[in-house]
Amino acid sequence: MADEGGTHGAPFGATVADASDTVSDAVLGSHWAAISGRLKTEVGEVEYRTWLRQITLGPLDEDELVLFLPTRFLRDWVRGQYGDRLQQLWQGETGFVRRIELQVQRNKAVVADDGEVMPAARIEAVVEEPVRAAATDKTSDLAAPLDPRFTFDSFVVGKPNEFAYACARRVAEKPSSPGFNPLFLYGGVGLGKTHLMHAIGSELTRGGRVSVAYMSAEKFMYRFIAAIRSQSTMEFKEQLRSVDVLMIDDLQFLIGKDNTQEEFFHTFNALVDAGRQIVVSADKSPSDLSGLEDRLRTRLGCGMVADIHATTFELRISILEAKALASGVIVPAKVLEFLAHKITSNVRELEGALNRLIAHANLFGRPITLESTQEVLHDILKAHDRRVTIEEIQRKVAEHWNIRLTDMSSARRARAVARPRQVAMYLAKQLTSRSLPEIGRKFGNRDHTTVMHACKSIAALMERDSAFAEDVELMQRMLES
Ligand SMILES: Nc1ncnc2c1ncn2[C@@H]1O[C@H](COP(=O)(O)OP(=O)(O)OP(=O)(O)O)[C@@H](O)[C@H]1O
Repeated sequence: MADEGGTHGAPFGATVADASDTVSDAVLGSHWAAISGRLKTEVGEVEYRTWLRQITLGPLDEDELVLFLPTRFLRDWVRGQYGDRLQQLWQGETGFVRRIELQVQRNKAVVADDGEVMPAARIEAVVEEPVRAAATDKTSDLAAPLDPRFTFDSFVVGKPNEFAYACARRVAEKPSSPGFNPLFLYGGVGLGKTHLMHAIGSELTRGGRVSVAYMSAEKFMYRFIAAIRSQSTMEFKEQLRSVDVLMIDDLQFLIGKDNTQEEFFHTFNALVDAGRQIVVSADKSPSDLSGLEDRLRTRLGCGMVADIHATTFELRISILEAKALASGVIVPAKVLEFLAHKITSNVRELEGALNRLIAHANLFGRPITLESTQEVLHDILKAHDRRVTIEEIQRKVAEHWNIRLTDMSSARRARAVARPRQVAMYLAKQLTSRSLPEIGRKFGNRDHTTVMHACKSIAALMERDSAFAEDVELMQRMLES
């Protein structure tokens, strides 16, 4: 609360109704000062500052006291977490308050988390303002520019990313739809998270309909620190809270940065409560971002969480085809297949390799062949070549799923054995350039159709079962590193 000492009566615009004539504002204010002091001791400084400090006193109607909070979200949270305790404390402290009623009152002044008082008009603007027409210039010095190459059209869709793509499209078409706010995109390095965020931004800003602020979590932190230094935190907050869509990339950067996390959390709440859209990306799901504060992780997981899985061979081929076509240079299908087999780590590397090939072809005016590819990409291919052998895959998979290494080649068909064996076949196909018959031979002389069946079954299972998919992808990343 603003006035915890109680010397000025009820804090910030508190009004006490006349229903209880005998109890003055000053009396209520001093009771509240005592109660809020107790609460702070009980729940701790951080919790108190986050949730309870923004409570203001409302009217007392007979034995029911109204407490105001500035947003619906805060009201619901405080009611759920602290409602009973608040009532007990008021009952014990005063003897005349029997019940507590928590209500939203948005036009009160409250204290911002840096101690500044936010005037009623500002709160109104932050919390109530409907989605406005474009004000992109308003955010231009705050946000990073959007890359015009990263559009929905240039994003190649396949099984591993179709869900994330569909969610991104949905947000771009209808920001702040129930169930899609926040949109949380996560996945490994270089798989297209930034691309999708920029695509959402470009789509929404087209036609100047909506103001969008995109920035990395790192930039968010530096901006915040700079604002503290130059004593312009209110301006920073206002700028952020006036956008229609806020997108923060690589949120994992905020792990361990407690103050910035807290600031982000408040911004997040203010925007979502005001019906604005938040889009966040990270390398892990909210529940796995263990260094983030629980309350932030909880809120991040409240909307739509969409993962981008590691690429499959098919997706890599489609991406290469699309990028080769866009370059106008003819790249033979054999070369594309070769690259898709060899460079499995992420799209960024795949794209880099193709760009190098194309630049080389343009420079020397020679057609691209398999031989020239091996020559031009000599260093990249070497780095990828020595990576994984089928034996290594078998060993790691057997260890992980707790089966004997010999079962990779045995005839046992129990699911506990057959499933990991199929995973190993699938990974052998994904991570090595061995043919299906070659892989079959390494798995107890099995036929190539068995390997093909294993690859299909695992891909299908990964689609149905995201926990299983994550397990397999983790294994893939471990083998690749
Ligand atoms: N499905 C796709 N279709 C076309 N291009 C893609 C696709 N996925 C990724 N890319 C391209 O790969 C490159 C890396 O993608 P991006 O920067 O979006 O990855 P990221 O997931 O944000 O990675 P990081 O975790 O490093 O931030 C970009 O040039 C992007 O355009």
